[in-house]
Amino acid sequence: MDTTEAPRSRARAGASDVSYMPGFGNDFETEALPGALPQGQNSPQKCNYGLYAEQLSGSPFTAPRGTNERSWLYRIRPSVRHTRRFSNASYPFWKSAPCLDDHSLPLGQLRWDPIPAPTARADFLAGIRTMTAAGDVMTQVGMAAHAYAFNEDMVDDYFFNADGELLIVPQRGAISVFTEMGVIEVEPAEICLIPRGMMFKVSRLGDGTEWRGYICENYGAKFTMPDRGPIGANCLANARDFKTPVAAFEDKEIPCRVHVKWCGRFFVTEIGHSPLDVVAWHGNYTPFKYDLRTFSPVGAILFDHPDPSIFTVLTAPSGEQGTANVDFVIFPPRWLVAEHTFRPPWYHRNIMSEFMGLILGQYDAKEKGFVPGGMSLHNMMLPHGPDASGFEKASNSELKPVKLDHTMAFMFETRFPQQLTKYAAELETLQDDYIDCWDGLERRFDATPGIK
Ligand SMILES: O=C(O)Cc1cc(O)ccc1O
Ligand SMILES: [Fe+2]
Repeated sequence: MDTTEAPRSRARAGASDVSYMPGFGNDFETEALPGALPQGQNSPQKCNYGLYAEQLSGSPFTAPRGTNERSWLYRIRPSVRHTRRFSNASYPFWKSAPCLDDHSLPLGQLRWDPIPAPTARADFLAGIRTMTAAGDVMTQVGMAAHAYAFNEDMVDDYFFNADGELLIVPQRGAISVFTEMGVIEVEPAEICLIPRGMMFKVSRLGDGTEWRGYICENYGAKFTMPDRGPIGANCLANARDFKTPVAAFEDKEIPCRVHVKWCGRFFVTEIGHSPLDVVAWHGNYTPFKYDLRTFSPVGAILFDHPDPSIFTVLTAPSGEQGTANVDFVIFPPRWLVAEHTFRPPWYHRNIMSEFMGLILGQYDAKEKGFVPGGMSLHNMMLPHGPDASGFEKASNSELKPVKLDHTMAFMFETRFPQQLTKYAAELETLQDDYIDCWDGLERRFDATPGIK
């Protein structure tokens, strides 16, 4: 790839010269200049092109083979030249757990319309608004759910998050994420994952006035593909549909800023060049993208509504088996065919805490009120389920095969209670009347035998 200012203009023109390597957790190798990647060893006495060799570790050196992740980067300058003396910086709307924000909103099931568009110029970093945070960033446990809305490219500003990986879920507007390991273009209904510690910048693709979406910041063990158990070797998310970028770099010697989030605090440092200067790399600690439309759902083909865990795209384990630090679950287009069944989600209370967003269309349990770009929070043990009109419709509809089409909702589901930020609690788009959606669920009980 060209080494100067070109990536942004080329990406915005939509002429995708970005390319990817398929697979999940593979040991990849890629070089943007021929011969830049050392062969047969990681650390030659001198690297080709005068590059520096550097290891980026995503797991402890001694992690078991299945969870051991590291990559070797061959770059114009080592990373120690990309972080000069830090100054304190402030991103007051990006919060970390434990979130002890002072607000007076009582406990409850909550739903929001999309966050307002920025009123001034804001890049991706400035456009992040934390809605909830769970666990503790200091002990690498839990997560935060953010919404973002921005209208400006990061050009000479770069960022890395030492606090966790970022799962970015665009809802409006495609974005280009230029990482140390290459360029990823992501549109709504696709996601991308930026590993902990990896430098990147985000720019806009296409036309529009506002680019927005959601982010799950995972403080814990990395997202991985869930085991499929009795489903077997295929369906759900398939490894080949995860795409890792080929090497691409910037070679620019102008003032740039590197912003850092570290243990919940922000810092910035000024440097004289781009930190995205990796000419070649190999390894298995990588960013990737995934198209949610390639998820092959498996569901009830005779009766009853299964648990939504069958729609898990990625799971970030906690130490306890089957108890995720956070699951990323989607509700994709699918056929509903179950016989003699109430087909939408059942009424339930859950030890896990559910943050939901809607990328497009409608969600079957809430046909009204949950709008694309909106969010809902059903926290630990708080009852929820279909609204009154959804219940009525699903209880009386003819049970022929029905395709739920043009829809894509998702959930960040964590074992930890999600604490609201002051921003989320006081947000003007909070729906005061959300709880009323269940008001019409009247007593239907009749002690005489028979189905009513
Ligand atoms: O609450 C929700 O809408 C998410 C959800 C969906 C489902 O099909 C089953 C359980 C569940 O929490
Ligand atoms: Fe739920």
